[in-house]
Amino acid sequence: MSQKAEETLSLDAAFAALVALRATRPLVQNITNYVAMTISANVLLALGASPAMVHAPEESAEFAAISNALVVNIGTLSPPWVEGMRRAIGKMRELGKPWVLDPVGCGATAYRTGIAVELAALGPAVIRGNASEIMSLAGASGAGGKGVDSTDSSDAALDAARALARDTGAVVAVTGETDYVTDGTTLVAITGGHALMPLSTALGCALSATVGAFASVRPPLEATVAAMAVYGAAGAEAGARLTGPGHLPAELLDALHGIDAAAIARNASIRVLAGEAV
Ligand SMILES: Nc1ncnc2c1ncn2[C@@H]1O[C@H](COP(=O)(O)OP(=O)(O)OP(=O)(O)O)[C@@H](O)[C@H]1O
Ligand SMILES: Cc1ncsc1CCO
Ligand SMILES: [Mg+2]
Repeated sequence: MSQKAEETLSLDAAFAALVALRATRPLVQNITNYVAMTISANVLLALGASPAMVHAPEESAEFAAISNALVVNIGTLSPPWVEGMRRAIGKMRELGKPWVLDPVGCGATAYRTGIAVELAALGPAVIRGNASEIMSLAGASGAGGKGVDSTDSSDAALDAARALARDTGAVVAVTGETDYVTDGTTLVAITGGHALMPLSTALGCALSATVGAFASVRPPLEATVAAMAVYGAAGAEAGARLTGPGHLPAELLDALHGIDAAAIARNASIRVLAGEAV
């Protein structure tokens, strides 16, 4: 591993990125789904960012002009929402600001898959999805989950993640028991989280929102690894206090709000696997 990767893709770097995020309180515009809106906004507030859910085509580009990052999530898409996405993305591209794509349910229907493919070609800084979504978006034959839920492990999606990163120029994050982040060359594995997380809806969507916040203070690869580590550590801390999924969102918000360098080090790990076989 290069000295630079060791420094920037580390738990210490993740905490430093969180400190920068809290200091700048970035304005993160979300065009996200009905299910994910409240938990995404609360996760961003607990982290120290400022969320806004603004999707109408009449105002999405104007709002993008004042946002520090944009998160586009196709979970409950429909034509007017997609037009709002296109306009906001166009403004972020024009102004050179980062935007994140969450291709929720890619593979489930032709409409959803077509829009995910269209948006992925518009230069997202980061694409974050579960294993089935990333495999489908990368064009793996027969790929697709069960609606918005993954039926594949993140390990099974590694080739697809690397191919998608190379095709789109985006950093790709594929989440699951282990989270993987790649720019097509470097591959990073992040552990943390809790087995109950897939049983509480939209926690992946809220992680994509978290990636957006970090992308406003760090370059895409570093930002995405930091987001996975901080969120994973908070998820592990929260999970340790649970007896079931019911209180997970509340515990996660409390853990994110109070998280510090020691809690990140206790509850998450980052391994850079650049060029290594996995
Ligand atoms: N088995 C697991 N063990 C530990 N953490 C997990 C596990 N499965 C998922 N996670 C964590 O849950 C979070 C959300 O990832 P997941 O892959 O479930 O997203 P998703 O399927 O897109 O979710 P949603 O569509 O409901 O928003 C990530 O932080 C991930 O690390
Ligand atoms: C359950 C669900 N359905 C559409 S979006 C969403 C949130 C999790 O992806
Ligand atoms: Mg999802």
